[in-house]
Amino acid sequence: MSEAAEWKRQAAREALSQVESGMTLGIGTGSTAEAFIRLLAEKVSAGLKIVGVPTSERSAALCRELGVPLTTLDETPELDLAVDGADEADGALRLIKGGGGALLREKIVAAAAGRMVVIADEAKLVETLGAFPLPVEVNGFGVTATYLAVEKAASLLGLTGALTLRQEGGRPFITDGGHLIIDASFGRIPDPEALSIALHAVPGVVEHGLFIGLASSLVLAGPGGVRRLER
Ligand SMILES: O=C[C@H](O)[C@H](O)[C@H](O)COP(=O)(O)O
Repeated sequence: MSEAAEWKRQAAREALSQVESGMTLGIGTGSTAEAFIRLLAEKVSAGLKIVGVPTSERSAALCRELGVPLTTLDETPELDLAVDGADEADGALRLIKGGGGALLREKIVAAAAGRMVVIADEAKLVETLGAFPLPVEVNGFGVTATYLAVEKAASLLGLTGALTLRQEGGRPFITDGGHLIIDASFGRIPDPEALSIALHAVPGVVEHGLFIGLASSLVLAGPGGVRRLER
């Protein structure tokens, strides 16, 4: 196992220590969330009683394969805990998510959870968000108009940079919700709250990857061990 994979596992193990029998869980997406699902499945087969709401078809498939019991957010609209990865996090526990395209369901699930624990390797902690391109999920209708409106909304905040329609296999990437993703390389985002409001005001934007006020705890693993930041 690579060092990075081992750190993801360590962060996942720390998050798992917060899971108790009887809990309802939001289950994240991505390679770090996958490490969590694998450890969770071991505990479930050893008798842990939980039920999870997956944040993507990909995580749902892995949970089914490993025997992690699932429900839907409609059946269980209030969750005890959500555990998920992140593409970037700052010291105020603001995040960029959506590198894997799951940001919409991830945000809905995080908002429905009493607590959100974010698991990541140390390299994801940044001073200022934005080195990672911000995923913006958009409706397919009028995507060029939405693209221009996103560009304008960002430029009014002094943010410029390339906006690219995410591709996969030579075609536009389609999210689990049937939408498209524009990856916005703004560089440093000094005021994520203002950008969040500006993007939500653009018709055609379904959701964006800035997670603000959602993470309660950030578990970071790296060469120096595992540590937690709390909000
Ligand atoms: O859409 C994907 C999610 O937001 C992931 O949690 C995020 O991209 C981090 O993924 P990873 O753990 O693979 O770095």
